[in-house]
Order: sequence, then C-alpha cells, then structure tokens
Amino acid sequence: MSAYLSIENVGITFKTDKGSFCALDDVRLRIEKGEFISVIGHSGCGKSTLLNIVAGLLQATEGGVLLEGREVDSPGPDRAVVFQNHSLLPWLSVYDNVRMAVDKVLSKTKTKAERHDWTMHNLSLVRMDQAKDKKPGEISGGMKQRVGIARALAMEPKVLLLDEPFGALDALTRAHLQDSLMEIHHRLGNTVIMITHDVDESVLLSDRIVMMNNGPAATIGQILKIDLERPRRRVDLAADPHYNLLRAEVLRFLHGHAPASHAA
Ligand SMILES: Nc1ncnc2c1ncn2[C@@H]1O[C@H](COP(=O)(O)OP(=O)(O)OP(=O)(O)O)[C@@H](O)[C@H]1O
Repeated sequence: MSAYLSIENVGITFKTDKGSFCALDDVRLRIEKGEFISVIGHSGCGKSTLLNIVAGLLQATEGGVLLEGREVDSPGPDRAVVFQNHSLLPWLSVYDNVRMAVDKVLSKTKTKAERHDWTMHNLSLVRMDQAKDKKPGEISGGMKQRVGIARALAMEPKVLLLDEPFGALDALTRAHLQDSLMEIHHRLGNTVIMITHDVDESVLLSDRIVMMNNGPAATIGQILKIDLERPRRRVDLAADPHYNLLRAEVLRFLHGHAPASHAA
C-alpha cells in the first residue's frame, strides 16, 4: 500500500573541492497523512539535507520522494517550509508577509475579500492578528516565527516542513510556540516533518521520532513511536513514567551515536 508521503531509498552525494561527499544513503520512510514526525540526530548528520530534498530544494542522487504517489522534483506550495531564521520580508507588514503568500497560492480559488479573511484567520491561529500592521523589525523573534508559521499554514500545504523552527528562541517562548503548534496540529491535522535538536520537544510533539545515524552516508538508525495520548500537556507529562521512558530512549540513541569529540 502506498503511503501519503514516501521517502524511497534516498541518497545524496555532493560534489566538493575535495571530491564527492555522500551525505545520505538509503533513507526510507513512509509517513501517513496527519502524522507529526520529528527528525533528530547530531549536527551534520543530514537532517536539513533530507528536509530540503522533501521540499524539492535539493535533488536526491539516489531514490526519490513521492507525495500522494507523485514524484517531488521541485519546490511547490504543497510543501511549505519554515526555517529557524524567520525569512520574513522586512519592508512588509506582518499582514502583507502572509497576504503575499496567500495571493500567490490562492488568487485563482479565493476572491480578494476571502483572501483577506483567510490571511486574518491564519494570523489569529498564531495569535498575531493584533500585531498585523507591525513590521518584522518591530516584533520579537518568537513573534516572527509565529508569522512564519501563519504564512506556511495559509498556503494550505499538504506537508509542513519545519527546520528547527524554535531553535533560536528562549525556553519560555519556545514552550509557548510548541503548545501553539500542538494545538494547530490537533485542530487542522497537518502532516508535519520537524527537525529538532531538542529531545523533550520531539517527544512532546511527535507521533514518531526518526533518529539519524551520523554521516557520512547517514541513514535512519531507529524510529520511535510516541504512543502518548493526545492532547498532551507538558506539566502532566513531566511526571509520566512512560514519557520519561520514551525520552530516555531518544537520549540513549543520541548518546550511543555521539561524535567522537562529544563522547565523554
Ligand atoms: N551543498 C553541500 N555541499 C557539500 N556538502 C554539503 C552540502 N550541504 C550539506 N553538506 C554536508 O552534508 C552533511 C549534512 O548536512 P546538513 O546541513 O543536512 O546536516 P544537519 O544534520 O542538518 O546539521 P545541523 O544539525 O548542524 O543543522 C554535512 O556534512 C554537510 O557538511
């Protein structure tokens, strides 16, 4: 049976000044519609490379990616990406940053008034409707990430690709945004692939955690199913023995795959 999103035997070799470098080898993953997948692994193991292949920003040299049975070979609005360093246009307001994406993707299917309402709806999903007239320079890092997420959601992507979306934020803002993302995922049932370095974040948010071996020729080392009931509340989970068991499993994997310089 074919999966909603299928990463089929993906490998990629980069040409560098020192010769060719195989970053990923034989990565296989089948993702169901509505699944929340986290990808975790040590720095340089190929997480962003994998996400960029799914986004269509990089071309695999082996295998490929299928979304609803169709091969992904270029970027498209069906796969929206949110990067760690919010990529808002500084000269546009919060509203216009989202509206521009809405106009680009939905101008044929929604009227002008509907596109306005849709822009406002997505800004309110991330609680940024009140700040709609501000410029990116006038809002905090966490607020910029919210707008980036609103912009991605507003494109109604089939798959939301998040590359360490909260990596640059302080712990409190990060926790707020994780809660917002969980709530949005619960309400909309998006299919999500999120790269993270944060073990707690991966266990809290995911249906499955994909743990990557170190490169070169990195591949998936282990996949952990997170069978914790939803909705999940971080305060309850902190004392939940099963949560702590899952968390320990991820930590064990990462410790067992620590690069030589990190192994104490
Ligand atoms: N365009 C490129 N040319 C050559 N090598 C590359 C290229 N892009 C990535 N690499 C190499 O591929 C490997 C994987 O890089 P990637 O950025 O995907 O890792 P990552 O797991 O996302 O790292 P981090 O967690 O630090 O962001 C690294 O060794 C990197 O140096």
